[in-house]
Amino acid sequence: ERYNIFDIWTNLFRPPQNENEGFIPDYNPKNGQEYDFIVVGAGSAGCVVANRLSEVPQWKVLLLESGGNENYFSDIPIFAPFLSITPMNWGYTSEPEQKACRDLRGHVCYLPRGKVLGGSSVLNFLIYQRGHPDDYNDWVRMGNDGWSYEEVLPYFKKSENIKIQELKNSTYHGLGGYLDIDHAPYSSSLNTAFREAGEELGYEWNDPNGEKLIGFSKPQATMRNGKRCSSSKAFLEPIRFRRNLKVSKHSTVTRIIIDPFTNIAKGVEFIKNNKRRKVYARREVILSAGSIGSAQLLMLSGVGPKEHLRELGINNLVNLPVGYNLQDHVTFSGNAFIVNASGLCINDITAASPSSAAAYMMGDGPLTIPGGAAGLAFTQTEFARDLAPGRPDIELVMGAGSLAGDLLGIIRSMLGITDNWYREVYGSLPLEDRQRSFSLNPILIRPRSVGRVTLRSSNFSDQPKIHPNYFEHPDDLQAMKEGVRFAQRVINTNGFQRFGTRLHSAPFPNCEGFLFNSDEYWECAIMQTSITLDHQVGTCKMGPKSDPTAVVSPRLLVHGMQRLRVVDASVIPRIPASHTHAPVVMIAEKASDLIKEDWEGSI
Ligand SMILES: Cc1cc2nc3c(=O)[nH]c(=O)nc-3n(C[C@H](O)[C@H](O)[C@H](O)COP(=O)(O)OP(=O)(O)OC[C@H]3O[C@@H](n4cnc5c(N)ncnc54)[C@H](O)[C@@H]3O)c2cc1C
Repeated sequence: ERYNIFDIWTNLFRPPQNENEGFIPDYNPKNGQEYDFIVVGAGSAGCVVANRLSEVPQWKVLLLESGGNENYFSDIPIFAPFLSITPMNWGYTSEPEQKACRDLRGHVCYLPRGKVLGGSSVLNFLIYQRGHPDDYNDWVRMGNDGWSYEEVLPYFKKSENIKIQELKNSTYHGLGGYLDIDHAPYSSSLNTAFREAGEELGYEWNDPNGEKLIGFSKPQATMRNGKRCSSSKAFLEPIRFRRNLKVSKHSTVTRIIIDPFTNIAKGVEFIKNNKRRKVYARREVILSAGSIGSAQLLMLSGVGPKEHLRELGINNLVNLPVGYNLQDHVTFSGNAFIVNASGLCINDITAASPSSAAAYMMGDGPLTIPGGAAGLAFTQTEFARDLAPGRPDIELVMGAGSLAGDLLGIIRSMLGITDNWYREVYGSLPLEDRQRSFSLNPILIRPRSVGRVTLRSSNFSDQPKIHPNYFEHPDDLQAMKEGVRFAQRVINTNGFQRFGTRLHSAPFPNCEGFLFNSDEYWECAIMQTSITLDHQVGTCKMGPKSDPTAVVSPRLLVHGMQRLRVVDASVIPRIPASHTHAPVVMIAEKASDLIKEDWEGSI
């Protein structure tokens, strides 16, 4: 292991908070080296798997990650959107969509994914949500034995170290795990208004990871002392000197080495420092490269849809529906609500002020707001026809600021919103109002539309083609519109009207032909600017062998292959009504136990 100058430089500014933190040494695997397990990708899932497998001292584990270190800025919760315009993002974009992202730069959706130790848990907005118990019971109904809520709850709790005082005795939360969960220490009157609004509308102020999901709450976040607690900080840093775990950074895997006669995964080929190397696994190769990365690697290695691979000249070893079943959560975040008092909302000028920086040093202040999200609400609309009462189909995220307050253009860059669009919609708004604005963003958490990932070519460096197909199912657009109306009901409560809260009403470009605030207007606005919440899942779907749409078994082994597993967001068969980091960490915890069970006799 060695520290290079760049490592030392970035870590100079990120002093460890305790002995569990500290930067991870880089290992340089030699060509031809053998390990027991090779884990591809140090993201939300990969960090957990590498930690849990290397608990067995006899097992040699190699973790390969394409990106490098986190840094001081990636730890600052409110700066999350900023990270998507750095090299920590793989920088994927969708193919042009019919019903979404029509007004965004290049008419495509921006799909950030983490390329850094910690993966997308470093880019994400820190929100910790698990979804509804029946989301997991549905997985069992799809043939995935062992994944019921009752069976996965212990794995959510295993990784968790709940820091929220009133939840420490809750049967739904865990204490002493690697992953710190906390509220942001900062609140403003906006939080009070949100709570009051919920109560006025008949919703409970609740623990959304507890007994009931529907309700209003302050976001629970992957946070330690007001800073981001990524998967890497939580699961890798405390074990960075474990002798049987090697972490190789800046190592991009381009292919899985598979014996074409036996379909046994033998190892992987990767590039580091411009050199191509091969490393071998005595027991298993585990793909934790994420919903895009794992699907891409499988297909490039000959595991995927026969016809598609044949068109690209790739020898097909197993015909499997890799890349299908892409599901995601889309959100409508273009609206700004203006209040008549200062000190409630956060914009980029408040965030960049010396007083905010000083408060952050003490683990407090507005910079600790997770990705700018100050409140969450879950509700069920009339379009949730297939859902039992208590299962929401719309989530509302209250942003402490809004797109209108994005004076420096950082949020615009992340979302792909053009400067022209910003000028047309918010240009007429006085500067003071832009700074006194916040957002209420509805999220479609039970989407019916399904997309697909395909290869662009047989070359790893060509970005895969991603077709999310947002709003392809007509109910999705209707449910999202209900989300916009729900936000309006929240604003019309006394809680918010105390501050004279109003919706900014300049029409969105290309929707001026519709009467502002009519149903048709919102349908148009949603299709012009909706963006992803970056929850892509499902491209290597988990299901029994009898399911023709499944890629991996309920034990996460790739069907028709040997010694090859996928452990990440891609195995999720149906997206839960939840932000996806917590479910992925749970999957990785459970997968680690499945792997240990499978190799029990031969440790
Ligand atoms: C901007 C953003 C905001 C989000 N906000 C939230 C939120 O607030 N709450 C929440 O719960 N979820 C959120 N999510 C989603 C959540 O973070 C992801 O669902 C989760 O991190 C996915 O975990 P994963 O392990 O499947 O993939 P990732 O965490 O993306 O990990 C994959 C890893 O594999 C590496 N990799 C990929 N290909 C290769 C290769 N060929 N060779 C070597 N390494 C490779 C990547 O660099 C990456 O480190 C957000 C995501 C993003 C991008």
